[in-house]
Amino acid sequence: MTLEALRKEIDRIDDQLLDLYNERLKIVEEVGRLKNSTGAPIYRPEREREILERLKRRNRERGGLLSDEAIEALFLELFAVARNYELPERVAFLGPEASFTHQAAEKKFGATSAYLPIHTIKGVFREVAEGKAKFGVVPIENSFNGIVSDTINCLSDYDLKIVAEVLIEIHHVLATKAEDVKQIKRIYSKDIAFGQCNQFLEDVGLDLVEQIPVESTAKAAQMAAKDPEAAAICSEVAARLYHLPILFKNIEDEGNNRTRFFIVSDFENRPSGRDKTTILVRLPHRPGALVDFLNDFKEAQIGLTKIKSHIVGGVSIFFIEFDGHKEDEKIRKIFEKHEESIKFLGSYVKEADDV
Ligand SMILES: O=C(O)C(=O)C[C@]1(C(=O)O)C=C[C@@H](O)C=C1
Repeated sequence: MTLEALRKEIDRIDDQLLDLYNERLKIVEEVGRLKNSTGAPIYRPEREREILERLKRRNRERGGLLSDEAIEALFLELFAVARNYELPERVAFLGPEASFTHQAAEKKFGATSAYLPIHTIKGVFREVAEGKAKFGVVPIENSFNGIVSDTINCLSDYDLKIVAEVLIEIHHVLATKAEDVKQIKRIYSKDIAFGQCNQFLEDVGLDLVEQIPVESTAKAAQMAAKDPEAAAICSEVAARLYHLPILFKNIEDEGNNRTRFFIVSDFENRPSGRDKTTILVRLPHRPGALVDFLNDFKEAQIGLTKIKSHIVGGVSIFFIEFDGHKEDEKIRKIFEKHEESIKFLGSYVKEADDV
């Protein structure tokens, strides 16, 4: 046989192997579903060993060419692929546990998904980019504090897509093990949360009590749970997590404190019929560049829902959102025309107009 003919033979067998690997993975998927519904462990080394020994025996009986080591190497790799496949899709979020981002993640993925608290926004992006988590949940803007720069920087740097948005109403509670407000000697919270509850603290006579800022409201609940003379200003979930009784709910001075979150992943959504699209735009430095760009949206009758300027690495860019999906004819045309300037960040089901 010629080399070409031999290679054709190899290609034919590789095709069969590929189909068989996929067929195997289909069964593994079923096993994974079964295990995830009962909480059984994914990794079963004894079962892997049993398979290897059986295959080596069979290989020997049939006078196969593969060595024992080769069988081990090939099949151990296959088991690793299977285990990764069986793992439920992990969700990385800006932690710690019981943070408002955790709440947003649970709103989207339910209470039993595999969650991974990560301490920085960049860390969340990295987990998803490296395939350690399928989804990442990060805040993008808050009605009092505005846009979250770290999230925009990461959207600019990483090649992930926004696949959904979530809106959460931010409510604070005062939680404590103290029986009476008068017993409270110190309050733990995040610095901005103290500021959001000034009026309440004055009303209940806690305005002169020592305020101890910590890195998150979840941490505040954890600290207060260890000290019967302390209270925490935190979320309801954080109080529950640390078994801290809630004394007052909704203690923020102004209502309507909302935070919007993005869910990022490694794929793009298909159109749903009620989509919103987010892009970053870097325009040339010439008079009227922004006006000309926006005019194309006006002419195509595309409703802009947000435009914010932002500095990334010393360069001014625009964060822009509008109604519709990337695949809509009129949006495709604009993307073609401004290909050089636009970084597409995602088209996803519209949940909210604004925070
Ligand atoms: O049999 C199982 O329990 C599986 O999950 C399947 C499988 C395999 O690929 O054969 C994968 C992972 C386990 O460690 C053992 C075996």
